[in-house]
Amino acid sequence: MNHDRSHALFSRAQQLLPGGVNSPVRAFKSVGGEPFFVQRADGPYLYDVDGNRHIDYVGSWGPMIVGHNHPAVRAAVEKAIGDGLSFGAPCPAEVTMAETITRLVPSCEMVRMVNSGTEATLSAIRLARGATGRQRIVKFEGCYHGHGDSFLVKAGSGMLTLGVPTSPGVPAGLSELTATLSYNDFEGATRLFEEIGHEIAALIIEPVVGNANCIPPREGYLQHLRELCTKHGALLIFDEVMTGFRVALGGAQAHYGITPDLTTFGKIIGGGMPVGAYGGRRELMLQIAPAGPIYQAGTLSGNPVAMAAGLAMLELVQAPGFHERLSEATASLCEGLESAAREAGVPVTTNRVGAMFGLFFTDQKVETYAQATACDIAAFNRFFHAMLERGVFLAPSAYEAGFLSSAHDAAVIAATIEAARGAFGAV
Ligand SMILES: Cc1ncc(COP(=O)(O)O)c(CN[C@@H](CN)CCC(=O)O)c1O
Repeated sequence: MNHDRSHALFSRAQQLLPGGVNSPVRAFKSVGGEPFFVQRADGPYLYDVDGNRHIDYVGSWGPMIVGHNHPAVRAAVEKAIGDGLSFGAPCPAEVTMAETITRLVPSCEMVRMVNSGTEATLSAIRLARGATGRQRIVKFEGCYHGHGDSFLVKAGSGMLTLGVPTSPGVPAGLSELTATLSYNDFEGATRLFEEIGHEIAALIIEPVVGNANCIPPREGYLQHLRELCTKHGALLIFDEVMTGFRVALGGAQAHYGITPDLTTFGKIIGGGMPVGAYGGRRELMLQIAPAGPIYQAGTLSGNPVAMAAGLAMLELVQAPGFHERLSEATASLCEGLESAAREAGVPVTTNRVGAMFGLFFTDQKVETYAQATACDIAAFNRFFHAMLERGVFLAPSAYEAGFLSSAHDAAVIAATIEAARGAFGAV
């Protein structure tokens, strides 16, 4: 594949943008090499500036669940643009979006629109702290909730797993308020709540981990966390920025039958435009300004063009059988990849929930972050480039999930598996 134009663009970009990108994972740092620059996207494909076509399993990191450039989404955006780009005043589409989210996710009696998943999660924990009068939050190793200071934390030493910053610029005093647990560890969660449960404002979790590759919850784990939060008066926050409207129409909470106190959203509800949201029980959400004292705001929150894109996509995902078909296609892809790996004698396992999946270079079923980090990352990186050369774009990191769309039809999946047969041979 020729990448001359991408290379030239990346050279220019690196002079003006830190790392040459506007979000770190796009820079290919963990897989090596240079990113390609996209000219346009359509259906399951990205077309780069050198004319190469890529079958896309990143899907803009989750939003593009109906494929790129879907005619219905494009038409809705084109119509909205005709009425203006931003009003700085309420518009009907914001009400329709709130009605749609609260109808599809009944645990959300009220919602607030924001502009990214990060804004949604940092607003949700501010609400939890304000509503409970408590300061500590609990997160999980390997879960990512955006770049808010309270989340850029890892377990420190010491019994209470109190946090230390993972990034310069994050105050140690704030990090200490974030405790970190191991995902799928029942006893660890019980122990922490027995020790400091009365101080915990909220526990925030990706109900299906999508930021340490794809790791589903063990049977009963989410229910265990629900019971611990209820018992100790902490709020349970499901970060469904990635899983929302993807693993099921009602998100992971519908798929697993768990009712969180607050939920955060992003990605799909924007239809590819910058949108996030958080929502939950009425008595909690009524504490958000201007209804209540907990402040949160945003110039472009509820932007009419973004609402139009999101509403068009949410309409499409409500088609009868949409998620069932996507889950079947994801199963077909994962089974094909495992079969191709076996033929090549490469130890590989996959995880999947709905239309998100993960590929692990190991012979073990991966259920924990520690198991994910013990996989053969170098083998993944070689596989990533071998697939890229064969026209398949996987997430450029062994610690990211993959995403299918309704545009990935049987022929596209068959082509992916065929490419994998060759790529596993190159691992
Ligand atoms: C579960 C979850 N919660 C919050 C976020 C943050 O959303 P944004 O601020 O990037 O819109 C994300 C963002 N996901 C990453 C992909 N691992 C976005 C890709 C990127 O950072 O460029 C998320 O997955």
